[in-house]
Amino acid sequence: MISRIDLRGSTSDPRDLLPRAEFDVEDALEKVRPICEDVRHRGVAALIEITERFDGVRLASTRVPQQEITDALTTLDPKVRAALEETIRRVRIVHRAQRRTDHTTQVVPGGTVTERWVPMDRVGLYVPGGLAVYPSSVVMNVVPAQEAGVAGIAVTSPPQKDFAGKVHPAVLAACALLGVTEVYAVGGAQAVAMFAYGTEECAPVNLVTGPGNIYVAAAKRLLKGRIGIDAEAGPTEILVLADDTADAGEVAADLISQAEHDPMAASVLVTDSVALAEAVEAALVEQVARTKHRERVTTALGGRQSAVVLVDDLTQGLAVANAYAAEHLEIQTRDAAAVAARVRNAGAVFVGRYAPVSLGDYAAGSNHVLPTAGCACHSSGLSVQSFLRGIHVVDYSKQALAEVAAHVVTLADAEDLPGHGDAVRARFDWTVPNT
Ligand SMILES: NC(=O)c1ccc[n+]([C@@H]2O[C@H](COP(=O)([O-])OP(=O)(O)OC[C@H]3O[C@@H](n4cnc5c(N)ncnc54)[C@H](O)[C@@H]3O)[C@@H](O)[C@H]2O)c1
Ligand SMILES: N[C@H](CO)Cc1c[nH]c[nH+]1
Ligand SMILES: [Zn+2]
Repeated sequence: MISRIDLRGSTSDPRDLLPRAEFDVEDALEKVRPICEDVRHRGVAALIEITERFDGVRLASTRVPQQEITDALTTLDPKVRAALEETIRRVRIVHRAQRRTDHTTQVVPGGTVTERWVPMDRVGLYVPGGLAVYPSSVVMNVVPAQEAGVAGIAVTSPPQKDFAGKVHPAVLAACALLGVTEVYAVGGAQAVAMFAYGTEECAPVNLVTGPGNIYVAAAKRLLKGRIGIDAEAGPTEILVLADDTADAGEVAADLISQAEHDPMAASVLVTDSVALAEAVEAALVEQVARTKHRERVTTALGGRQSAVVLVDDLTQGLAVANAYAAEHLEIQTRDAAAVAARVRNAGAVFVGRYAPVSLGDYAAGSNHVLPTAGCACHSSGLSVQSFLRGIHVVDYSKQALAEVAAHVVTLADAEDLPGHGDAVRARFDWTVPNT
């Protein structure tokens, strides 16, 4: 069911030995390029055709009518509504604390640099909806954008064949709860292209955020530059670092919880305990047999991207976890908080047995839109910061400029850019000497 990799005694770079998917974002780029080009040139007509091909739905319009959004909230199961409201409350608390304040530094008397934090004007938020439905991802995208102060928020999600070709009502209801009124029924790479290039029905955006499958992640990589993106939040990953104190049944359940997202999801256990490895393997067999999404869980666990990895000790285990840079890293060891403090690379870290990834997926208050495929070594999860730009505002008096003018001229000359120096000298009747 799940393969084993034995790294005990290995001195090689763990990056060369760790499990990763056979088909990655780089491979998917060639598949999504023609889709994005088609949307760029033919707009809504292309979206309608591509949606019919990949989602089996013939759209009349890509924009979801306001009435449909309002109706979705009216018919939402009250228990789901209460759970969503609690998630929104917790996620808002955490993200409100991430707000930035402008800061002015006086460099010299009369010379200041202010860092102003300015929200994006208009953003496009992707909410996945191929194999599962993700009202929780509406919350994880929208709340940080709102807390950042973004004025123009558009959401898109794939139309559902089983729901009369409409966006899933729970996704629409989550939009309604958050006051989002601009929603599109488009998924996949074509949705990212719609946001990037704009169409007759959707104005282009400055930034696209949100999780999605490999095609969504590839389109974000392809169109980055034209639009800003958050991290590449592709097929889900979990790495559990565990010792002999971990509960095998709980570890197996956590590995399955993320494998059920996608046949391409990755579930990895890293442990220094052979007994735990064997117990988790046995628990997986038993639990997979009764899990609802058995087929895709089995594919995910059996794929090249998933494995049980044996290490000599926790120090090697941490080296492996840091090299892998998992989207989700669970620490199920003695003194888990101390081990967690040594983690350098992960999208989010979950400490001890009472912080399973599922908690973070829905209701910890943390964000579940996180970097995958090793991107956690250079990127962060979605946050208020993702929706802001820091702008330096430089304000110097004549005296303050005069004090540093000679240095500016010297450096300009050293770079053989004397026009730069002249721009300063001109302000002082050319009295500042060249160097
Ligand atoms: N990293 C994160 O933060 C995070 C969070 C939540 C979910 N996820 C991931 O999001 C993904 C959701 O995937 P999903 O498939 O359920 O929904 P999705 O919305 O990401 O993708 C569905 C869309 O993919 C397109 N598509 C399907 N097959 C295609 C093909 N062969 N070529 C081109 N396009 C195709 C379709 O147009 C469809 O609308 C999962 O991989 C899950 O693990 C990641
Ligand atoms: N585990 C996903 C992040 O990779 C988020 C999610 C949403 N719903 C359930 N899980
Ligand atoms: Zn999940």
